[in-house]
Amino acid sequence: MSKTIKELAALLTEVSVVGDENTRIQSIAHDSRKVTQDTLFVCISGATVDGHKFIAQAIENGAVAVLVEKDVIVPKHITVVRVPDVKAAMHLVVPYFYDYPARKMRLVGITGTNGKTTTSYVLRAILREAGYKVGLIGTIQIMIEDEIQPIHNTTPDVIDLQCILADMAKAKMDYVVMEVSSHALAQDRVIGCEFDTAVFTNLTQDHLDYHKTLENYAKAKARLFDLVSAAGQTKGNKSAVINIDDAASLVMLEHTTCQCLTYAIHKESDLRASAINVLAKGANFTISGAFGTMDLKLKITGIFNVYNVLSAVGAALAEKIAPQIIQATLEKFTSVPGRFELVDEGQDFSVIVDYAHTPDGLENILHTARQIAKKRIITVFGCGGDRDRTKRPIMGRIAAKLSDVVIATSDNPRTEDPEFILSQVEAGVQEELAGKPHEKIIDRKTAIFRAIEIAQVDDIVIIAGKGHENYQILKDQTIHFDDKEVARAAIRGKQ
Ligand SMILES: CC(=O)N[C@H]1[C@@H](OP(=O)(O)OP(=O)(O)OC[C@H]2O[C@@H](n3ccc(=O)[nH]c3=O)[C@H](O)[C@@H]2O)O[C@H](CO)[C@@H](O)[C@@H]1O[C@H](C)C(=O)N[C@@H](C)C(=O)N[C@H](CCC(=O)O)C(=O)O
Ligand SMILES: Nc1ncnc2c1ncn2[C@@H]1O[C@H](COP(=O)(O)OP(=O)(O)OP(=O)(O)O)[C@@H](O)[C@H]1O
Ligand SMILES: N[C@H](CCC[C@H](N)C(=O)O)C(=O)O
Ligand SMILES: [Mg+2]
Repeated sequence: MSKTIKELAALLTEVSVVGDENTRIQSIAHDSRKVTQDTLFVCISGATVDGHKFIAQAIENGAVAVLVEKDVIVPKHITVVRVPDVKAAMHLVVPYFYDYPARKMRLVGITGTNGKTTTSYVLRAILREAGYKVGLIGTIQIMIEDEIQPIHNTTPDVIDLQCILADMAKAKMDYVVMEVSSHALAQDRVIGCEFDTAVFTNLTQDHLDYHKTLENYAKAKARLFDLVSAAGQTKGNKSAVINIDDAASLVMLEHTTCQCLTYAIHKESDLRASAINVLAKGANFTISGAFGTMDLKLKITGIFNVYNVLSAVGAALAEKIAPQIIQATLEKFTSVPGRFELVDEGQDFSVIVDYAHTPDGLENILHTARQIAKKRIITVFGCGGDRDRTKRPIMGRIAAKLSDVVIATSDNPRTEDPEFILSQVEAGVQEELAGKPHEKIIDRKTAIFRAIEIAQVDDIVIIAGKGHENYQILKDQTIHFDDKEVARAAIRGKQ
């Protein structure tokens, strides 16, 4: 990939170029730390810092041109592209630079508070079973078929996203399945993406620190449905797949003008699950729709996973995958890393690691645990720092109400004081505890060891909040931390 500044500037209306227009750039970056030789450095005035301040570092790392919206002083050999709005310019320039990779593959976007990662893994499995080459972008990692790359946000920023899509197009992916977070939609990270199928899982409380109200949060998610419905796109057959059991589906439907496939358990819908039987290690149910019916014996459990499977089936049907292929895949599908994942060292109690980090997520897994529990539920959980504080007491109440023993601990405290986060969680725990055993242990490893120490035959230990994460973000450092690893060590130590 390589373009001249002249080619890029031609895309912009209000632009002035000072310096050599024929300067050729090999990459684009908005983070000075990621700049390499012959890069165009894009200066973004961010919420925390101003990218224009990092021009010197960018030049030191190899930048040959800068895209700016302010006066800057640079050495003579650097080309300065000045525009009124850098973000708007970046949105035009970046997809062009990467040759609009999203037009070369079918793109499925999944949005919703919970269930995006799970749905994306199930859909990836179905599409692969159908013989397609599939790329995946989401919370856990990026995958180009089986090749894994790390990821920093659930949905990468515009530059990283277009770059990875270009790699996927080059590797001849037929499909890209991606999680589309509300932050990404609000920040236009998915500009340049032409979605073919868009999925809505659900909307419950999270991220109020960022969106302020649930209404704004819903509106951000609804942008995905504007995007999939947008006219004048290069590929045909656009669909929206929407969970109409969720009240916010009304907002998504308002923004949908393309073909729409609804799914639900409780309401009349295009795809409906019935005869649901939740078991300890799976779930049996029937899906009915225009295609006929599908009797399923799943290896993943919980009503929430019935919803996730419905959304993946909806997307697969929208993409015209045969029902027989869908059914064959679903019956083989075993798990998503860190989602209701059993840690089995042969102990006589169950240990489940799960990524529940929202009130609804926690409630769902604890209800599921209750449906299959023979004895007590011991819950270890916490809440992340620098994230929606209002969810902390709510999660505390849910944990106390639905567990027999609660051990409140730290999640990723980030820049916040772990004691303070825990005190906000505790406020909720105390309201619902009703005399049940409860401990507050700041250190997550000690908390997990404690839960496993007190577990008795047939109890279920739920370790919630961090799922697949293999790190813990503390004030001054990020350390290696893996709930499953710690749980395994605790179980072995007890045996
Ligand atoms: C609140 C939020 O979403 N912030 C995002 C936003 O940051 P920002 O506008 O504040 O940028 P900034 O930090 O002020 O930096 C301004 C500019 O200076 C540049 N810079 C900065 C430092 C430096 O040394 N050199 C340099 O060039 C930065 O690259 C940037 O271009 O733009 C940045 C670049 O795109 C993002 O990395 C950053 O995500 C931060 C890291 C984040 O934690 N976001 C979370 C909340 C998030 O996005 N989460 C969702 C998932 C949510 C879910 O589904 O549950 C996600 O998609 O991951
Ligand atoms: N459909 C669902 N409804 C409610 N809760 C769910 C659902 N699916 C999963 N969960 C719960 O939410 C957790 C996160 O699930 P998943 O990773 O699939 O969601 P996500 O939307 O990708 O989350 P993130 O916003 O972090 O990317 C799970 O571990 C489980 O506890
Ligand atoms: N995508 C979510 C992940 C939260 C995971 C939890 N472990 C935490 O750190 O709060 C977020 O960024 O809010
Ligand atoms: Mg996710």
